[in-house]
Amino acid sequence: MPTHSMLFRRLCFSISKSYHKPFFLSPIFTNPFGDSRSCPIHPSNSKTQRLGFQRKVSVNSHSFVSENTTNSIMDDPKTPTVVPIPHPDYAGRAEVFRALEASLGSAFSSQPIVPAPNPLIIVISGPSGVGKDAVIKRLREVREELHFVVTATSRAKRPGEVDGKDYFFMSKEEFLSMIEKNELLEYALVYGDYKGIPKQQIREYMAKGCDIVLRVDIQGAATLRRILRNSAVFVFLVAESEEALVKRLIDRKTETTEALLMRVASAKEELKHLKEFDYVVVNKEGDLEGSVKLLESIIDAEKAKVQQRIAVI
Ligand SMILES: Nc1ncnc2c1ncn2[C@@H]1O[C@H](COP(=O)(O)OP(=O)(O)OP(=O)(O)O)[C@@H](O)[C@H]1O
Repeated sequence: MPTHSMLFRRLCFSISKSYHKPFFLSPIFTNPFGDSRSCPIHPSNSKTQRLGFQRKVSVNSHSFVSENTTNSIMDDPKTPTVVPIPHPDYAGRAEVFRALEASLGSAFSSQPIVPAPNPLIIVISGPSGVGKDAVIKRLREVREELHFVVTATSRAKRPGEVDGKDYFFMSKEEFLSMIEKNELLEYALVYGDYKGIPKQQIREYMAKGCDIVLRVDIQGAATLRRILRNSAVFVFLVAESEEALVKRLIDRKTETTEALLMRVASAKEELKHLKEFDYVVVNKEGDLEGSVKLLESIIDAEKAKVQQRIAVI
């Protein structure tokens, strides 16, 4: 098992050996293991030694003394030039930069160290009335670069709805033809009307490098999980309590009493699916902003992952 100081010696040796030229140590390049006696900057078989060019290096004292005992290697055209590295206190950044490049014998690349993150698919789901639309509406405002998938539906357009914005409206025959051609990522028959996610739209935006947001009900999320597995990120939106959820639905005043009862009953069942998701966001009463912030943090964290999700639609 090599000790730290042995490893440091090896590192110094390999640097000076691989570039076949004397290596001036910067005062900042000190032995991190505090072993000043053991760093063979100039191994005995090096060209410098053979030419009698000896440099006394005192790493810890930060003094660097060069002594040319015979002819300078600068005089030998075949010998690479010695590149002293000036200390940043006494030289400009560009000069130190160039000296470092020259000492290493290679240029520093300006290419990004890490490639751009993969486009992400974010599936947002949760019980009816929890605030999916409200959260997505706000997210759309703060994250314009995200693409929010427009669902295709066979239901008739309601007053005020815009084709291509609220939904892609189409006839039942057209929808069935899309199913036939396998053009939908997921679809469902909801109260006699079809609703589905067109694959082409996702492909198109992912090809542009966009992240994709899908809003689906719990059954839709379960289907997408089976299809996409871990290639997408699944976020479950919940209210802080059942009570808060029910009050929110009542206050929305969009449901008949029967529909309200049905939604409340299924919400209880739907909460059991929480464990199938990657993240949970508690959309607290009066704190829509906090929910959106957390959602943004989830997206940012996913984009920073070393092992990126790779979604193929
Ligand atoms: N954090 C919050 N605090 C207070 N009210 C909220 C909050 N989030 C959403 N709401 C309100 O709750 C109601 C239900 O929200 P929304 O319609 O977005 O739910 P949803 O999950 O999309 O429902 P559905 O699945 O039935 O379409 C709306 O009136 C909305 O304005």
